[in-house]
Amino acid sequence: MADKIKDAKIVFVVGGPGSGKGTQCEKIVAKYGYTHLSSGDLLRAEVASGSERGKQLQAIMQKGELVPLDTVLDMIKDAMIAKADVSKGYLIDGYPREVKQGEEFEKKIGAPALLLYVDAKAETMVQRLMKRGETSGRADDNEETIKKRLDLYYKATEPVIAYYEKRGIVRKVSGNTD
Ligand SMILES: Nc1nc2c(ncn2[C@@H]2O[C@H](COP(=O)(O)OP(=O)(O)OP(=O)(O)O)[C@@H](O)[C@H]2O)c(=O)[nH]1
Ligand SMILES: O=c1ccn([C@@H]2O[C@H](COP(=O)(O)OP(=O)(O)O)[C@@H](O)[C@H]2O)c(=O)[nH]1
Ligand SMILES: [Mg+2]
Repeated sequence: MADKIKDAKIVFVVGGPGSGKGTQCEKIVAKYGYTHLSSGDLLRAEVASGSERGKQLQAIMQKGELVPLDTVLDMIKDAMIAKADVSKGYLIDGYPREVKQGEEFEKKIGAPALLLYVDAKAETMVQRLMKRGETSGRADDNEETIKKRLDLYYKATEPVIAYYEKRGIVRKVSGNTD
């Protein structure tokens, strides 16, 4: 089954919480027709299903921590395979969160052609998420968890950008559309 996605074009989309990854991905989908897979959305779908695994995930996400690497990787892989026949390429949004996740993805699935780095100031990210929290219903859009997500982003995820920069495949885009 994994053969189906062996030669797929893969784009990682990385940026801080609320940087605008999802918003930028929607624009790319509208223009290029890639398949958009948000790791966070896949996890939230599992939470919404009410499964036992979903309950465990909910607790981790509510705290702004990272769920186990294999859980996310399996979900992304399944979602990629499900779309293999119709997909021109994949935007993997919000992944990898740490260098190890990227390495595992490459071992199990394949190498990314590009990493899109969605750049925004910390202040902008916090403001947007606080605003989104008024209506999103997301358990992690609150002041305390936003701070933790931001800290973890700078600690664990920024090194991912440096890692792929050495390979020359990073494209930085502004997370501002206005
Ligand atoms: N003013 C403004 N708001 C934006 C822009 N891009 C995104 N937003 C808002 O900022 C919030 C976060 O944007 P998302 O696209 O969900 O960001 P994300 O990086 O996917 O964030 P997570 O869902 O937390 O992963 C949303 O409420 C968007 O509507 C922008 O260019 N300008
Ligand atoms: O590969 C991933 C992607 C997401 N998450 C969890 O899902 C939450 C929400 O992720 P999302 O990408 O939706 O939002 P962001 O943190 O970028 O605002 C994160 O805080 C993590 O707890 C994770 O653990 N691993
Ligand atoms: Mg998102």
